[in-house]
Amino acid sequence: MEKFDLVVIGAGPSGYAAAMRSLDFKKKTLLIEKNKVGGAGVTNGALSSKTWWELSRETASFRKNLKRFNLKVPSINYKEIQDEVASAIEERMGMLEEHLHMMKDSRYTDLLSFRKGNARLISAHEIEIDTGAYEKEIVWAEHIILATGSRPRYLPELPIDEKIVMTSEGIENMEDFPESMVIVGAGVIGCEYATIFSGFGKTKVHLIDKGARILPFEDEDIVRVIERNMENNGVLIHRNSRLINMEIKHGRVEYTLEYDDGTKGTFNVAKALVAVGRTPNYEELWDDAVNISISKRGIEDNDTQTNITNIYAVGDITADISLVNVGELEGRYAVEKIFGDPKRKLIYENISTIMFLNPEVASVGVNETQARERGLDYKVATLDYSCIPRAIAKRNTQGFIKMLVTNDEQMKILGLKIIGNHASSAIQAVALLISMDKGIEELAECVHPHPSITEGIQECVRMLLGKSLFKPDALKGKISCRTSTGGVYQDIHF
Ligand SMILES: Cc1cc2nc3c(=O)[nH]c(=O)nc-3n(C[C@H](O)[C@H](O)[C@H](O)COP(=O)(O)OP(=O)(O)OC[C@H]3O[C@@H](n4cnc5c(N)ncnc54)[C@H](O)[C@@H]3O)c2cc1C
Ligand SMILES: NC(=O)c1ccc[n+]([C@@H]2O[C@H](COP(=O)([O-])OP(=O)(O)OC[C@H]3O[C@@H](n4cnc5c(N)ncnc54)[C@H](O)[C@@H]3O)[C@@H](O)[C@H]2O)c1
Repeated sequence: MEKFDLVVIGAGPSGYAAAMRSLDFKKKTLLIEKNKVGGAGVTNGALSSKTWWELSRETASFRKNLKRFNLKVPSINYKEIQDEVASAIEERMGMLEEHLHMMKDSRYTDLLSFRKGNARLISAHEIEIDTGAYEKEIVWAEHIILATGSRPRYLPELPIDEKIVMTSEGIENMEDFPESMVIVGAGVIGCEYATIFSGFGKTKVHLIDKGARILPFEDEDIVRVIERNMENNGVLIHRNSRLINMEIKHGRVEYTLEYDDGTKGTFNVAKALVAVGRTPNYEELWDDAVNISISKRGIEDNDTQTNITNIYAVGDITADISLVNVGELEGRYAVEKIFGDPKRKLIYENISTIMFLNPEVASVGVNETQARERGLDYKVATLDYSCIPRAIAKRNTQGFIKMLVTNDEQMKILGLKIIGNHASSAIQAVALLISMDKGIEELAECVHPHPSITEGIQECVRMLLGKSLFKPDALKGKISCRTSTGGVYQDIHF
């Protein structure tokens, strides 16, 4: 039986990162993947959906500026767009696979092995691999990392066939733009696909929301902008509605909603997308004898370690945040914990996220909704994009920056939120400050490039320090600087 220092199960972003980090410690490592290298980080997930989003955004922007080119609305070629997405997937997956392959001819040749197959723990140190060959292979590992990710959560009452009623696994395989589509679940995936399909301008999108507004975890002022843009783009948002029936009839989807006031409505559309969360992949991953503790949300790990001391869990299979950057962070950290001596526990406070909507929303740290849930008092500065020269030059000043700091002398950064063009490229400096547990002075003194969106962040900081270029008293509605105590705002006067 072949022996390894570390066996990693799953070659999505978390497992791939873990295996590569293990080589830095010169450990004999085996990476096992049953399907596609890159996992949901590449296919039917992060990269593929972001390629659709980029292409949709390009299309929408081109359509908006047709006058500039003296053009009438041209037709749009679905197959060409779908092929472009396929090329992006192939490019990234090819790169990850080639990198693995090239390892064989490098100084890592004796350290890294890769197997294509379904892995299962038959004891705390033995892994059985089903490669499709007549006999299953069994290997021995000193340490094991589970990185088997997640899959879309199914609602058993819905007729999901991945052709007419789809999840994120099937949505990218359609033959053409559907004339209409209902999306069940107004969370991140649902809202991103609503943005993508409404942006191409070929699909009437319906979005079903249990509550009064989409993106229930997000701040109200952010959601207002996103909802307004969606509705201006023709999206029908069913608010306060409960899906009580969905059927496939004559190749189309018929669904019935019950609203909070007891009324009902029935609708007919070409396709449906179900995006109601994800489920961790752990079924049949270990024999009963192994007995890893798990809850419905996933493995409840202790700083990546499971209740079995030599077995670790990282990425979407765990019960915390499901993101590519978090999975990679956890994968690398687990290896450092196994073979090294990390100086501190994993922290999640400075995780940056982007929601690919119209416009994009970038965040780091806590938002106001979370701050209030935690009973925190804070200072908050907001600045409209119309005050930022780069946004004016872009000819699109829709958006704003919002910075939350502690309500004390130190003014440590609690969180930053930017909604608008270039939002994602502007938050990194703040993420670093949060992880260093720093106050805001550093940002006030830094010389930012001009014109850039980050100048808006600097202006927020200067507002909080009472030395801004624009004064909140004079530009009401565009900028503000307030305290929030017990959920009540009060303007700060210097
Ligand atoms: C539509 C969509 C859009 C997303 N967009 C973003 C985004 O913009 N930004 C972001 O940060 N995140 C995004 N995510 C989330 C992100 O894709 C996941 O958080 C990330 O892929 C998790 O990585 P992972 O390695 O833990 O799991 P996965 O990517 O799910 O990989 C797990 C791998 O393990 C393999 N596997 C499972 N069981 C076994 C077994 N028994 N034996 C061998 N192999 C096995 C699977 O085949 C898979 O390849 C998105 C997800 C979706 C679905
Ligand atoms: N840009 C990004 O970073 C990005 C993009 C896509 C996905 N992701 C990751 O993937 C994860 C999964 O995304 P998701 O959108 O599936 O989950 P989610 O948790 O963001 O949203 C699920 C939504 O479905 C709703 N819902 C649940 N049950 C329902 C029901 N029976 N009927 C109607 N609505 C129902 C919930 O209220 C919620 O709004 C995210 O949490 C995120 O971590 C990240």
